[in-house]
Parts: sequence; structure tokens; C-alpha cells
Amino acid sequence: MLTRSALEIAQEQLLEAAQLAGASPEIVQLLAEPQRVLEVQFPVKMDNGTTKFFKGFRVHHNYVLGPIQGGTRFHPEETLEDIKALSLWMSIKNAVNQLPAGGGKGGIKCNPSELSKGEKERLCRAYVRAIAPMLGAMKDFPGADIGTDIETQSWMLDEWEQMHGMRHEPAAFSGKGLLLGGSAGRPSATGLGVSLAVIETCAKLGKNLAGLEVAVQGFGKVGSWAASLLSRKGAKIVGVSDIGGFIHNANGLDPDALLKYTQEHNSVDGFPGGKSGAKEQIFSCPCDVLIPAAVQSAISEDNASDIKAKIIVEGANGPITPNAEKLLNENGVVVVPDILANGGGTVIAYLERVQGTYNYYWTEKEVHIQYEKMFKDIYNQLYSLSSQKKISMRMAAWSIAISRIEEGVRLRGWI
Ligand SMILES: NC(=O)C1=CN([C@@H]2O[C@H](COP(=O)(O)OP(=O)(O)OC[C@H]3O[C@@H](n4cnc5c(N)ncnc54)[C@H](OP(=O)(O)O)[C@@H]3O)[C@@H](O)[C@H]2O)C=CC1
Ligand SMILES: O=C(O)CCC(=O)C(=O)O
Repeated sequence: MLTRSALEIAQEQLLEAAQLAGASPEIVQLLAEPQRVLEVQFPVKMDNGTTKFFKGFRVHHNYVLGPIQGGTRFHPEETLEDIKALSLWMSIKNAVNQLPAGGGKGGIKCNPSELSKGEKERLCRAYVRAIAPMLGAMKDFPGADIGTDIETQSWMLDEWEQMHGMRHEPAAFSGKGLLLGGSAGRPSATGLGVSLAVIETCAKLGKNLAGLEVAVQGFGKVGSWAASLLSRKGAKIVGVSDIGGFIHNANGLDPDALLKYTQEHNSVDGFPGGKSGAKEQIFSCPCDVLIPAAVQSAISEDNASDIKAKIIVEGANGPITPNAEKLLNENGVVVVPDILANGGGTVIAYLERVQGTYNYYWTEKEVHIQYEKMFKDIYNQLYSLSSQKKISMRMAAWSIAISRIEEGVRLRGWI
């Protein structure tokens, strides 16, 4: 079977949505490719005294609506092509979430689980020095993604501030520690958005949250928070997978105990609160809601027909291929798209940028109340457009985003 790259998929989504939005051909041309790309190779001293060279990327997809926002991914199979796709999705995500921000993404081809803490820190610092021409508080505000976390973001900010004579610049990186100017509520932000997407969708479909059966692929920052928050609202987490395996319990798993177990054993596999299996079993797991929160193209024609859930909420970026989505639509599955469902990370990163700029910080409650309001307004707008025009929520979101970017382009006088 011919498999398409994430970039080809993102560009196909762009073409379909541009047609729906009546966008001009210049906008399609502008958005099909990034505005600025940097590919670097840089040295890092390893603990054993050798030097290893790493490949890194930072892509500014589109800066029409404001400074670039988007995470940094550490992954052994990272490619520039994937980062370009993720950066296009960021431009669309930031636009539909009404942020004054453009979209971008970065990454390093590396396996973080094979690096010591010291090697990871030197890697982060070397990466910041290598991509420095792309960075700056009102230029590009890199956040976290797969393989990056509060620690990596804090090292990156520190390197940036040291490079500038210890000038305090908390709005230069997102997802850092609270004492360095991070935002309260950022660690749970993306999982919170995913949980709100489940709650709103159930409300629209008349489904009760109590006892709702939820399965989650990927138990990292996004998946673990989504599972924990939904469980606190009465949902039952029946299945969870990661690279190491799958854990199932029809009576419900305890997400907080599972997180503690994965921190000690590096995988959900073997968790005593459920029955272990192969990671692929997550897709055939009986449940009401499936949350793919791992990598792109996880749901394809190969496994889409196995899915029992009638609601899929995309925690990951691009987890469903277009052909799989067609099959899911035919089977009556409602899909809440990534650019809405996982927008909590970038929206609260934006709130972090605002707080960092003023060096004045809000409580977690204030941050989350602000985000929840923004989320509900945008969800309802997309839901209405999707119902009125009989288009998917994904296409409703993309067409609104493209129209916003086109308006910005016209204001700038580019077309
Ligand atoms: N962090 C954020 O704020 C945001 C993240 N996203 C997207 O959410 C997704 C997850 O990101 P995040 O939680 O931050 O990343 P993490 O690195 O924190 O976690 C990734 C999780 O996915 C698992 N995983 C990776 N590959 C597979 C696979 N093939 N099968 C099953 N599980 C797999 C990992 O398993 P293991 O632990 O075994 O390695 C891990 O549990 C990504 O697509 C990211 O782009 C989107 C918006 C914001
Ligand atoms: O800006 C951030 O902190 C991360 C957002 C992101 O990378 C995403 O939404 O995929």
C-alpha cells in the first residue's frame, strides 16, 4: 500500500479546506510550504568523552498572524519533512484558536531515552546555540512536544538568557519551570483541552460522562493528563498503550497509579491493575471514546475498521490518515480534530508568553478559566459551522483558520 508522508497529508487537507473557504491560489501557495527553514548539524560531548553530531531543525511555517509558536520534538526518526508538516498544522491550529501567533515547529533527530541527563542538557544547550538566528521572544517561542519537557525547556531558556548576558527573557521559550517564568497550568494544558473536547462532544451527543469508557494511545504528557482529568470527571479509562505495550481493565484503570508505575518501569506494560497485551490492541479495545495521543498516522486503513469507539478525540497531531478518516466517517464515528482538541498546549503557551512579557503571573485557576472559555467558544463555532455546511469539524476548523490567515495577508499588502 502506498503510504503518504505527514507533509503530503497536511498539504492535501490544505487544498480541500482552501476550496471550502474560497481562498485565493496565492494563499494555498503560501501555506503549502514554510516561510523559513533552518537545518543544523551540531556537536555534543558524550559522557564517554566522544563527540556525537546531531541533526536539528527549526521551521517557521507562517508568521502572518504573529510570532511563531510550536513545540520541539526529540525523536529517533525525526525528519525535516515531518517538522514541515507539524509546522503547517501549527499555523492552522494557532489561527483557528484565534491566537496572535504564527506557526512553527522544531526537532532533533535523537533518542532521548538513550541519553544521560548531562548529555540531554548539553544537547539542548547546543541546539539553542545552533538555531539562535531563528529565536527571540517576539520572533519564535518554542515549546515542548514529544520527548521534551519542563527540564529541557528550562535548560533551553537558561542557555538563551546566558547567551544574552543573563538578560531575563521568559517569553523566549514555553513550557519551562514556574520559577523561571513558566505558566501555572501548562503541564496539564493539552490534556485539559482533550478532556474538554470529550466533555463537549458527549454533551452535544447526549452521552453521559459517568462510566463513559475511554481508551488512550500514548501515555506521555498529553495522554496521561487527559486520562487523569477524564477519570476525575467520572469516565472509566479502560485501555492505555505506549511503545512498550497495552494495559486493559474493563472495570477501569487508575490513571494516577498507572502514571506512577510508568515512571518507575518506563512502560504501562505489566501494570498490576490490568491485563497486559500488545500495543496494537488499543485500536480494537471496546470503548466509547478513543484518544490517540502518540504519533501521526497511527490510525490508518489497516486498523480503522477495528475501532469500536464512536468518538475519536485527537490528542496527537495528525493521528488519522485521510483514508482512515473516510472509513471512520462511513462507520458514523465523530472525529474531533487535533487543531481544536489538542490546542490547549499552544493556547496556554500563548498565555505563558503574555505573562512572561509582563513578568506578572496568574494562578492555575485563572489560566484554566481563561482557556476553558476560549475553548468552548471555538468549539461551538466549529460545531455550528460543521452542522450548517455539513462538513467535518476538521474542515470547518481549517477553513476558518485559512480565512483568518488570508485576511492577515491582505492587511499586510502581500496580495
Ligand atoms: N505536549 C504538548 O503540549 C502537545 C503535544 N501534542 C501532540 O501529542 C502527541 C503526544 O505528545 P506528548 O504527550 O507531549 O509526548 P510524550 O513524549 O510526553 O509522550 C508520547 C507518548 O506516546 C507514546 N508512543 C510513541 N509512539 C507510540 C506508538 N507507536 N504506540 C504507542 N504509543 C506510542 C510514548 O510511549 P513511551 O513512553 O513508551 O515512549 C509516550 O507514552 C504528539 O503527537 C504531540 O505532537 C499536541 C499538542 C501539544
Ligand atoms: O507551544 C507549545 O508549547 C507546544 C504546542 C505544540 O507544539 C502543539 O500544539 O503541537
